[in-house]
Amino acid sequence: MAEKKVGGAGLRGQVAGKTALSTVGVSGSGLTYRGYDVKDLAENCEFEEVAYLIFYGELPNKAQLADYKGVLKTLRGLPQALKEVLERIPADAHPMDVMRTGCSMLGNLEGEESFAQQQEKANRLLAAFPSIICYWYRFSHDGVRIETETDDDSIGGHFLHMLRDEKPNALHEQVMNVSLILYAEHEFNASTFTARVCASTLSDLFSCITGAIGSLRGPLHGGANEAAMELIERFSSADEAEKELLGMLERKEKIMGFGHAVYTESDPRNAIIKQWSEKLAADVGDDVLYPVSVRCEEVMWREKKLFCNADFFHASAYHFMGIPTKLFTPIFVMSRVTGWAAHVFEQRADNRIIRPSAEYVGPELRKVTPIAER
Ligand SMILES: CC(=O)SCCNC(=O)CCNC(=O)[C@H](O)C(C)(C)COP(=O)(O)OP(=O)(O)OC[C@H]1O[C@@H](n2cnc3c(N)ncnc32)[C@H](O)[C@@H]1OP(=O)(O)O
Ligand SMILES: O=C([O-])CC(=O)C(=O)O
Repeated sequence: MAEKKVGGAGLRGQVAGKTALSTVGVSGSGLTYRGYDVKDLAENCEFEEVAYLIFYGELPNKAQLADYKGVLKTLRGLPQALKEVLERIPADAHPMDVMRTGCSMLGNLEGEESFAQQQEKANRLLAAFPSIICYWYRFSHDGVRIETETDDDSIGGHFLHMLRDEKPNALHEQVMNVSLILYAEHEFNASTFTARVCASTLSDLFSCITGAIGSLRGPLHGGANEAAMELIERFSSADEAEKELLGMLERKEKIMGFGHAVYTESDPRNAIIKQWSEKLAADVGDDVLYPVSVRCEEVMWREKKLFCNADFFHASAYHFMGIPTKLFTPIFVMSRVTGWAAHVFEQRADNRIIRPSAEYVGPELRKVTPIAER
């Protein structure tokens, strides 16, 4: 890829605050959460351990992890008023709008009355998001009111269980676990920055997270995993993918799931999720979608030196697990709520309202013409 333009549009490369949560692209490609390489975490931890690390600063020991998972399990139920709201959202609504409304409604019912409650409220959202999306999805698509208080050990397992009415197999639960780890935190990305700007006004956690969901929804950010799926499922072979992709590049179309605002050589999350996508492809006997994805990766690098970001191979991985495409970005929310909330806490701990300046490019000073004369 060409050198990143620093400054100017999109505030690229500008330092907009401090964080002890993560580093992105420090060596050109790395990602660390509180000093741990994301690869190390994805190989050796459960998502709940990583959530604990992000919130509390250190990895938990066995007893701390068991306690934390126990707490989260007790927070999976949804209040009746929230269920009623979810039941009124139509089946053709965008699931990210459901997440946004679900978060906002929970804020009305169980709002953050003081910052002393911030961790408790973050845990509540972490535990409730899978319930919110699955309750709405299953009611609006299958006409059933699901039980959200399951005894599943993990957040990923809880989500898959509610979605399909059966306990997931070990491979699927493990992939969910890895995926949630990869998406958990990413420094000052657009949605996290949204959350921090909101926090800087001393607003409540539910408002910060609701705003962040809105930012994540766009196809240039979290929405890219769905957009990538829509792209790859159009092709029936790797050769067809190559031909079509070359046409898209010639027409200067954006290819979702490629490129990054910070990384210049590769997104370290890609190699990890790609490996799992390959395993899942073998598991389901796929010989189209995975080879199509690999060819897209090769063509984009060869033609444009653009690499897959975290979203691209998530598309095929989720698809192989039978997850509906429209639920891809809500899974990102189920994970990133950890990073968002931790950034809100950081902002609050050392706050000054975020209020940059604009370069004025409008008309010179002028006089109002009375309305009758205009
Ligand atoms: C988890 C995440 O949120 S990861 C990001 C998910 N988003 C996507 O996958 C959407 C597709 N990708 C993009 O739109 C961009 O790469 C972004 C938004 C991620 C980063 O944007 P920027 O930092 O502005 O991109 P960057 O400065 O690297 O762009 C350089 C050039 O490559 C082009 N380019 C960048 N990404 C792509 C792409 N995916 N497809 C085609 N061209 C691209 C840009 O248009 C730009 O061309 P130009 O100089 O002729 O205008
Ligand atoms: O950092 C970014 O700009 C986008 C991203 O990859 C993320 O939020 O995970």
